[in-house]
This record gives sequence, C-alpha cells and structure tokens, in this order.
Amino acid sequence: MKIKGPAVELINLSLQLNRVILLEPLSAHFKPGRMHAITGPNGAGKSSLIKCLLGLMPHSGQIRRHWPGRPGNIAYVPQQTAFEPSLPVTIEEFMLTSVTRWPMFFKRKVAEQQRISRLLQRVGLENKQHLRLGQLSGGERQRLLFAQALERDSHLWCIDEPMTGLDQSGQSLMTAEMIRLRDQGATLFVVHHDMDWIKRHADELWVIEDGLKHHELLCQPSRLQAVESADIEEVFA
Ligand SMILES: Nc1ncnc2c1ncn2[C@@H]1O[C@H](COP(=O)(O)OP(=O)(O)OP(=O)(O)O)[C@@H](O)[C@H]1O
Repeated sequence: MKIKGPAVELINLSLQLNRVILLEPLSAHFKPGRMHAITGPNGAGKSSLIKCLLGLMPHSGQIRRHWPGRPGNIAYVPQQTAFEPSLPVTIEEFMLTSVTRWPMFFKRKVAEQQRISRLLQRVGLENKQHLRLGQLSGGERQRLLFAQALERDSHLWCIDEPMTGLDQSGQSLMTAEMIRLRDQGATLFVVHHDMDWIKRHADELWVIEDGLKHHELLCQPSRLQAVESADIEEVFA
C-alpha cells in the first residue's frame, strides 16, 4: 500500500477559550495511512481537537503534519450541521459548488453532472438530487456532507461523529467508504462513541479525557504488517 496521508504530531497542544479550558495539554504521534478513532466523554474536547488539526481554532503548542511529498487536500465532515431551511438550493446545486468554480446559474457540463451523480450514488442519495437542503433529514444531511468531502480526493480526513442520524444502510456505506480511504493510504481521524465499531474498524484508539488518557493499537496483525512494510520512510523525507 502506498501511503498518501500525513503523519501528524502534536506537541503540547492545548486550547483555552474565554478562560474555559477546552483541551488539556496533549502530545501524540499519529501514524500515517491509519484510521485513528478518537473517543471520550461529552465535552472532553474531541471536536475541538479536530478543529485544531484543521487550523480552525487558535491553540497553544504545535501541530506538525508530515506529508509523504507535496501536501494534499484535507477533508472535513463536521458533526451534524443544520442548513437554513429557506435556502433555495438543491442537493445538486450544493454539490455543484464543490465540483465547479462557475456560478450556479451557468449551464452545467455533462461531465460535472455525471461526477455529482457518482458521488451521490456512493452515499445513497442518487434519487434525492432535486431536494432542497432544508428538506433533508438528519441522516441525509450527514450523507451529503460526506459526498461533498469525497469530491476533493483528500488524503487527510477529519470526520466528527459520522454515524449520527444514519440508518443501518447509511452506516454500512460510510464504514465502507472510510475503510476504502484508509486502504488507499489516507490518514483518518474519526470521532466516535461506539466502541464495538472502533474495535472492528479503527487501527488506533485515542481516548481524550482531561488530556490524552489512553492509546491502544487495534489493527489486525496482517493489516499492521501491510502498513509497516509500506514506504513510511518517504513520509519523513
Ligand atoms: N467557543 C467556546 N467557548 C467556550 N467553551 C466552548 C466553546 N466551544 C466549545 N466549548 C466547550 O469546550 C468543551 C469541549 O467541547 P467539544 O465540542 O470539543 O467536546 P466533544 O468532546 O466533542 O463533546 P461531544 O462528545 O459532546 O461532541 C465543552 O465543554 C464545550 O462546552
């Protein structure tokens, strides 16, 4: 397997907003090409950690990303987002804003429409493209945000509670997509509360509670071997 995602290093990362401590200082080294599950109690700072990794929150300490070559794209699937219900934008138009830089009222190219259809198919929204954003259910919103993130061929993924509101088929689809991304060499951070899911699918478990409390290697020996034998030295070149 060729590793495409970065290793991520945290050095005394901490976060304080309005005198509230959101993250106690933590240091960690996240290996590349793995699915890192982040768990911990409500309010422990998991989403805040993800936002720091993305550069969306000011923090103390350092975050270093070691890419295997030129830095690639970064995908973010946020925790449940509500769309303004009166917004006159359909799923297809929303996706169009990702696949083209042209204004929405320009004529769509067939290739763009096909690309959008393929992405929506991957998350099971192929028959919903004419629905307005405000008409979507919670699970459909979650699927749409994932489809939008898939568009950029990213190799670093930050996914915050991806299963919220998803039915069984949605959960299977998302799980398959995350495993596919990991197997193609991406580095994934997945905030999740479901320990059964984490033990079945994640490679490493990180528990956050008053700082980094616990770390455990989970991946199966065969997979671990595949990851270890990959060209990791390239990552730090
Ligand atoms: N802008 C802010 N100002 C002050 N406190 C904040 C701010 N944003 C978040 N917090 C607080 O920081 C703490 C960590 O929030 P965060 O959303 O990172 O937790 P979490 O571990 O993701 O929780 P959950 O499992 O409930 O999603 C919470 O107590 C929250 O209330």
